[in-house]
Amino acid sequence: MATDVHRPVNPQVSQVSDRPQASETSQVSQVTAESGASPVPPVPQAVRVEGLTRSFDGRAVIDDLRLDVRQGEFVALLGRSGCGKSTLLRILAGLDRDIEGTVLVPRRKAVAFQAPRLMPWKKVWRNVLLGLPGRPERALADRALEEVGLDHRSDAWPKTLSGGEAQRASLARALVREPDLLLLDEPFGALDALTRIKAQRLVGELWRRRGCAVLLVTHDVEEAVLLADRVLVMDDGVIAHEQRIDLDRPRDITDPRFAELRAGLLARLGVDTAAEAA
Ligand SMILES: Nc1ncnc2c1ncn2[C@@H]1O[C@H](COP(=O)(O)OP(=O)(O)OP(=O)(O)O)[C@@H](O)[C@H]1O
Repeated sequence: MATDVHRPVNPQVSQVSDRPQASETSQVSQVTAESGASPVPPVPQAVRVEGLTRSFDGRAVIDDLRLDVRQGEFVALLGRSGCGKSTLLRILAGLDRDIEGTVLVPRRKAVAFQAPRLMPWKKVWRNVLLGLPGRPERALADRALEEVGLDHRSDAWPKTLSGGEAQRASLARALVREPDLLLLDEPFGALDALTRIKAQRLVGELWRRRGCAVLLVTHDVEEAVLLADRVLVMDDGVIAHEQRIDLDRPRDITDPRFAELRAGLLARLGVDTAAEAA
């Protein structure tokens, strides 16, 4: 079922503040911008975004955007280059607060980028624990590394890892935070085709095991259809289209329905698959 999503009429915004909620204080942190408006009620969703606008140099890259992600839902975000996908992800991660609008996200969230961003002077296990509060035990890192099949490289230096291993270390660093929301920005973009397939499978398994919500930014339509419950297409600063992926898992890319969903999304992105077949 395909749905076109329209913008809300009344954005409720003006300034930004951090306001944890009473009943979901441990779960949800709120970045909101309201003056005199009543607080947004607690949400069962992992993510609720309303009236979100982000401008650079007077140009709104995100323009009155609305987005909901259910707890445990896997959502993929597509869109042409420069349409604002990474900007949205950074806002959800709390890395950019110069916004208008309301953003509700779980407090426990983690992000992994295309570049693994490992500190070269710290061994892999120390990288995994980087930024955690207190003095976390090494066993925590080793468990997360085991989950991504990298416990045997726990004592290695980042520069000795392959691209796929470094990306798995980056995933372990995200998992060790026990996220309710995992934000992935093109995490497989720099991997070769085979490693990419393995990494996609790993993320699918981790999602099933952990039950966290995932928002995956990707350019790869096939990857989106393979992994997501729902695929969103961003355009003109909003979520312009959404497509539920009602295929059983594990998904079969040779299934005609898979090809149909892929073609439909590619068409939304302005790619004619008839030309592909010719
Ligand atoms: N810090 C910034 N200062 C000025 N402009 C910015 C900044 N960050 C992003 N932009 C602009 O906002 C727009 C959206 O960028 P963003 O990185 O979110 O796009 P994207 O959809 O993730 O692109 P890609 O798919 O190529 O990674 C671009 O035009 C970009 O130049």
